[in-house]
Amino acid sequence: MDVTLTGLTVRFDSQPVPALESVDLRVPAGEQVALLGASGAGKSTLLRVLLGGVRPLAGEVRVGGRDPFGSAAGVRALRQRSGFLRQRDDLVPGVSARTNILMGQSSRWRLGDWFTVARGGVPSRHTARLAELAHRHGIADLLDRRIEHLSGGQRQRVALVRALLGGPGLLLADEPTTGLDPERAAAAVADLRGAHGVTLLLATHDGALARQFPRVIGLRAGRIVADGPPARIAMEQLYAA
Ligand SMILES: Nc1ncnc2c1ncn2[C@@H]1O[C@H](COP(=O)(O)OP(=O)(O)OP(=O)(O)O)[C@@H](O)[C@H]1O
Repeated sequence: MDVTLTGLTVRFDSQPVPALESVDLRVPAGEQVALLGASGAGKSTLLRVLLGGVRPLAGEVRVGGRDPFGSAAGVRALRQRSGFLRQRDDLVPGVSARTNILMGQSSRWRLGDWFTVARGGVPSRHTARLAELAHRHGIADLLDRRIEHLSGGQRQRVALVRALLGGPGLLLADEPTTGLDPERAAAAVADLRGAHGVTLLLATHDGALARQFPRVIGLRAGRIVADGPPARIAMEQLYAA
């Protein structure tokens, strides 16, 4: 899904200055982009707008040609076609990695699917894709493990497979490598970038991670101050707090 923002301005009630101001951005379908900026630059706010979670003060938002604020049904449809990875994953303890992954699709289930999952099974509509994604992202051997018995990097991969299971057109990742060491963080980004064909927007304050992307968008104090391949961008000015 492509993303177009025109004159996007967001201002939270309690804040004297806008979190985002006059942001114009176009990301074609399938492109992979890093949003780079220091803490408070507006990265999370931008991602939340794309899912209809924060209403803009002004401007136009289109995701896959749709206005995320158009109608409640429109927002639901958009969220079903989008995957979101948060700073800290929200995987559920006490159940297996497999159940965690499947639960991401529960809004689409019929009663029979719930029974299948409750018995530890996989609804037939998810069998092939779950097996393929688990294999591609190296968690095929971990699916039976309880989530609290996995390492940070393994959890991150489980969260990624959960986000990809429904075949999203858009993947939003908000500092998904928080808490991982640099090597694991690089591997996690490589994993994310392996989701070909999905539009990917990853928010980070880490210049080294942003460098792994073909396009970097620099945010400072709610404005886009750079946009292009990493070699052409003065990265250190963007993530220095
Ligand atoms: N719910 C909210 N209510 C009020 N102000 C908010 C809210 N969410 C974000 N802000 C403010 O909006 C600005 C942008 O915040 P945002 O979380 O988008 O930044 P960020 O670049 O994602 O930062 P970080 O890297 O720390 O997550 C900040 O000044 C922040 O304090």
